[in-house]
Amino acid sequence: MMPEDFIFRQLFDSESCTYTYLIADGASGQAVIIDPVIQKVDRDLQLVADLGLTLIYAANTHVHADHITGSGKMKTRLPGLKSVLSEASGGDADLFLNHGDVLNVGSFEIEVRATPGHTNGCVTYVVHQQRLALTGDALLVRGCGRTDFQQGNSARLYQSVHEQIFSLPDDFKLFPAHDYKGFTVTTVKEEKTLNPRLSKSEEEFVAIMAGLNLPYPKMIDAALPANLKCGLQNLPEELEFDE
Ligand SMILES: N[C@@H](CCC(=O)N[C@@H](CSS)C(=O)NCC(=O)O)C(=O)O
Ligand SMILES: [Fe+2]
Repeated sequence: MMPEDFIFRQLFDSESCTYTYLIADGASGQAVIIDPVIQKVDRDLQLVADLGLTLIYAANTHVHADHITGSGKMKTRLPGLKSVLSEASGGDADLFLNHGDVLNVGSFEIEVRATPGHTNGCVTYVVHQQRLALTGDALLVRGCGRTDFQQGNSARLYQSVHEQIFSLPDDFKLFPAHDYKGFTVTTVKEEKTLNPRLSKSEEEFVAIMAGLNLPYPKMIDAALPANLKCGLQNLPEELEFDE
């Protein structure tokens, strides 16, 4: 694939501080959206239409606890669109992923790497041809996902990041699923050296994570049951829609 055929858009939801990514092969028009937010479905599908793309996959990096996925709502708008989630996540999807699987979108490949620890089912999507990876909540810019719910496990997260993300070449760009500080992108080298949690030893990391004491996400009670059903069931009244 020629570089000019690669389309990449980073979209933001300021309510949940979630990044959604649209990745497409401009030559074939095939596209995948990763971690869409239900309140932003109109915006995202308008962009897909404006760019003349055909969305074939709506994928999530994990079952989110802080917002409801837009993948189910998108499926009701676009017949043929397939929802995608890791098998280990335990949620519903049309296509289940395992470590080492490859998603083909036009002429580019997205490698799936299991990166559990924030949740059991977290995956990182790697586009080797473009030297980038989408890390979900496993790795945030200068941070990482919390490990205090959804089968979170700090030692497991540390090993996932070191073995599956920090093993990528130093110049690979890393794009997270959330940012709370104004960052948009980082690199493997930056995070290996500057991440205040993950640049430490595993023992220090586990101690840091045990001391975070973060408040629970305000949407968690609604988000988890809805996201296990692809954002199509158990929706709070204000987010219900006609299927
Ligand atoms: N205040 C937010 C929730 C913030 C939060 O807990 N974020 C998660 C990612 S979403 S599961 C996280 O892992 N944060 C790590 C950190 O160090 O902040 C809300 O109420 O929604
Ligand atoms: Fe999360």
